[in-house]
Amino acid sequence: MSQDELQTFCLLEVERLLQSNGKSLRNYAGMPVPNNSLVSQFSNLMLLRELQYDTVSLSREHDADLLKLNEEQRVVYDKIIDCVSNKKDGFFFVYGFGGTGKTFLYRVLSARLRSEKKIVINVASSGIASLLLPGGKTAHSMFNIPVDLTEDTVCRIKNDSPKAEVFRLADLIIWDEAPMTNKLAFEALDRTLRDIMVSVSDRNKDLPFGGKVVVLGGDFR
Ligand SMILES: Nc1ncnc2c1ncn2[C@@H]1O[C@H](COP(=O)(O)OP(=O)(O)OP(=O)(O)O)[C@@H](O)[C@H]1O
Repeated sequence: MSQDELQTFCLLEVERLLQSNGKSLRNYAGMPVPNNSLVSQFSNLMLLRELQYDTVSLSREHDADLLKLNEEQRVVYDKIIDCVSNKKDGFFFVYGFGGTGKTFLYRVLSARLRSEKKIVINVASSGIASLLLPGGKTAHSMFNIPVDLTEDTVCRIKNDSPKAEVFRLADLIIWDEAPMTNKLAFEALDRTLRDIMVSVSDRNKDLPFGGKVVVLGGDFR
């Protein structure tokens, strides 16, 4: 977190305490007030968490693990990083038997992007696999996917919600164990992200997953 962000965060905490007692920082001459352009970020706790990673240790972890990637992992890594860094949309299937190094690759990708203050959404179809992903959650919980799915289902995420804001800003979505999930769940997420991303650019409504870079991983055989 930068000094500016840290100051805004502290001032917001003080402002919250004061407001609960009917006062505000503005009542005290000479007191700084939170930087308005940063306030909306801090009212979104999910976003705050995504931006709070220790960039220095992640960068160190990334640099060490990058050297360990085998040839195949490196090809996939380069393609995905190229898409994210150059703001291109991209949709990838990363497949391989269990133990072939998919999770290792996701960790290196996440460390690289988070060390650059980019947002990576890591999910897996099962709770157990989600625990292996850094900052991972189950797909159903992260994307609010309804249990009963039809051809028209959308995820229960309002366009103006904090979660939608995080997805709007997300640079990469990794979904592990994808073959375990009903295809209707991916279609629901696809519709939802197109809807959320249309406020960024109208062309996103015609792009898979609203133009997000998405990686679906697992053993597809
Ligand atoms: N390039 C690498 N260098 C060093 N260790 C690696 C590398 N790739 C994978 N590993 C190690 O190999 C083991 C298996 O890799 P990993 O868990 O990433 O496979 P996986 O394809 O995700 O398996 P599963 O689908 O069963 O979750 C792990 O201990 C991981 O740390």
